[in-house]
Amino acid sequence: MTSTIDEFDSALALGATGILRDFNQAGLLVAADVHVASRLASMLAEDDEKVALACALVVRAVRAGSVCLDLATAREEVGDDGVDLDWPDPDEWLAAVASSPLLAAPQPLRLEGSRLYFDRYWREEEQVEQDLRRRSAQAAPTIADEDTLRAGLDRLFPGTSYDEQRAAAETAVRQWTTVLTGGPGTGKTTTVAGLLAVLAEQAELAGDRRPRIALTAPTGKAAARLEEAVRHEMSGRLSAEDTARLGDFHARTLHMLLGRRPDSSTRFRHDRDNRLPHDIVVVDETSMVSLTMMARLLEAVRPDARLILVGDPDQLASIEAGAVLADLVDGLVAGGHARPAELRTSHRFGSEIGDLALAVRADQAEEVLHLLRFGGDSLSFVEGDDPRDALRSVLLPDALAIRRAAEAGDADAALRALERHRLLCAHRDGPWGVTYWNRTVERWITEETEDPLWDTWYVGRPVLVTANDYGLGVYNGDVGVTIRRPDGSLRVCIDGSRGRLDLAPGRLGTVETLHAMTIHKAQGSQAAEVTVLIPGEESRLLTRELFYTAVTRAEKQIRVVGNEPAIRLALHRRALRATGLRQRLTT
Ligand SMILES: Nc1ncnc2c1ncn2[C@@H]1O[C@H](COP(=O)(O)OP(=O)(O)OP(=O)(O)O)[C@@H](O)[C@H]1O
Repeated sequence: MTSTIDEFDSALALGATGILRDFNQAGLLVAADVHVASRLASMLAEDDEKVALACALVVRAVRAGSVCLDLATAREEVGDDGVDLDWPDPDEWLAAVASSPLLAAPQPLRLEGSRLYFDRYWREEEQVEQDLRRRSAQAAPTIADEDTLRAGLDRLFPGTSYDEQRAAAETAVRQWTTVLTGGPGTGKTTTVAGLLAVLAEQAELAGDRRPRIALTAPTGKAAARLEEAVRHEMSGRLSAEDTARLGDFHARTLHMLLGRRPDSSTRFRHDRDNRLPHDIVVVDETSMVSLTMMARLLEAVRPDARLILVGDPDQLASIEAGAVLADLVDGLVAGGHARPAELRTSHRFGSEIGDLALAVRADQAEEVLHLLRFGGDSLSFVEGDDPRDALRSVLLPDALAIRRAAEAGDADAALRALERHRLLCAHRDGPWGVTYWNRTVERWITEETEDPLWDTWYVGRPVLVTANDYGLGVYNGDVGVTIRRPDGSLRVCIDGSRGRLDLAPGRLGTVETLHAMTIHKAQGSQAAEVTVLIPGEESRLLTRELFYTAVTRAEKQIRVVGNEPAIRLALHRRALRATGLRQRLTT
């Protein structure tokens, strides 16, 4: 094995020995996994290399978004990439870990059944479980008047087309914690708006003050969309009386709602000792919420406040560790802690995209391929090994339209052109990654305009903000365009979650060029037209959740670029994360 080792490979831990070295050289562990495990083992005088291996594999699991490693199934989960490795016998392995000093005070590792955790995630999972159990153990919320409730539900969700939403709203009225799930266009926002009106009416009947409502989402973009959608529903469907009962509100990111603290990025102003004042907390895009954020939210929400977690559990999970929404959907219901509130029927016009999303979700490969090839004008499939020509005719006109508007200083037109279309990639780097496509589009612009685009900031450069800057008021997920002012200077117009901002390029810290973006970063946002590049079969990111998330970013048109075998593989392969929350809530 050692003869093919590249000693300059930064993933190699050169000091590693024994079983850790074998796993590292086989590519199953990177250097950081080995170093963390070796250091912990030496600090706590653990000399059993099986335990160090388990620890390194937990580091690896957390890197990939899992919360823990199940020792009983680790071998199947991790796979061996065809290399013959000396995997410990599961029973012996578990026994060695269970008696390890790594599990004694100060307990860097925790064992729960056969699941091995770092202490932090174990405690967060335990806290989420306990807080949810406490919420569900309370007496159900009181209904001020059953007849008015029935009349309110019928008024806000009239007729058979609202049956599903009426039932979901009624379920939510009768419990403290609700997970409201549904795919794109299934009426989640409509349900939330109606539910809030029903709850406000009940509060009025009970003689309570108007309920304080928090609307929140993990990103600024998703929060802005939620606010816009709820306002739209209120102005379109709710009576003046219902709207007046709700009062005014603004959606905020979870970080803003909980109140960031200058001294900590994981602790907030609102916590168990300083609860949020709200009576109703609605969280949209809950699939993007990590275990850590869910722990912080649950400790901050008052036990007698309603918590409505809205999302689509078939989407990719949070970038950070955990798969909280999927765990809650199963765990809360199976454990008898909450009744399900699921919406299944899509109400959006142009249901071709909805049909495709359903077929992707159900792993119906023939249907997916049929829809992509013959499904109608909103769907298209670009097959073949080299999509550059096909994509040039899609991407370049938009890039040039953005540039023309930006040259003319017309920020509105430039931002409109930017919102029309998104190119989504699975990977950041590599042949079909974001970096490649950003450069390719820039090269095409140069070919058309003869402008070499040497500067980082050029007229018409579209950007994606990738970190919150509270001072500037720009948030992760905000997008903008570089505009030329009449005096020749460049400004970046950001379509921020809190309105339009006009900033000097140098003031913006972490931004990326946005001719293309990753599917992960596109979560929580949509565009009229979406082109998604499905990576080759060798890509480890290729999963059903990735494909589904990409498809559901499109409002009117989706173009899938890839080949049939990769699509079939994507449909079969799940982005499974090891977590224990579902089991904890169930048992
Ligand atoms: N029962 C219904 N009958 C007819 N139209 C409906 C119904 N419910 C919702 N709609 C309409 O369907 C569209 C999608 O609804 P809504 O925005 O509530 O869905 P959503 O699940 O929140 O969507 P998203 O995918 O954006 O999260 C809206 O135009 C809404 O007005």
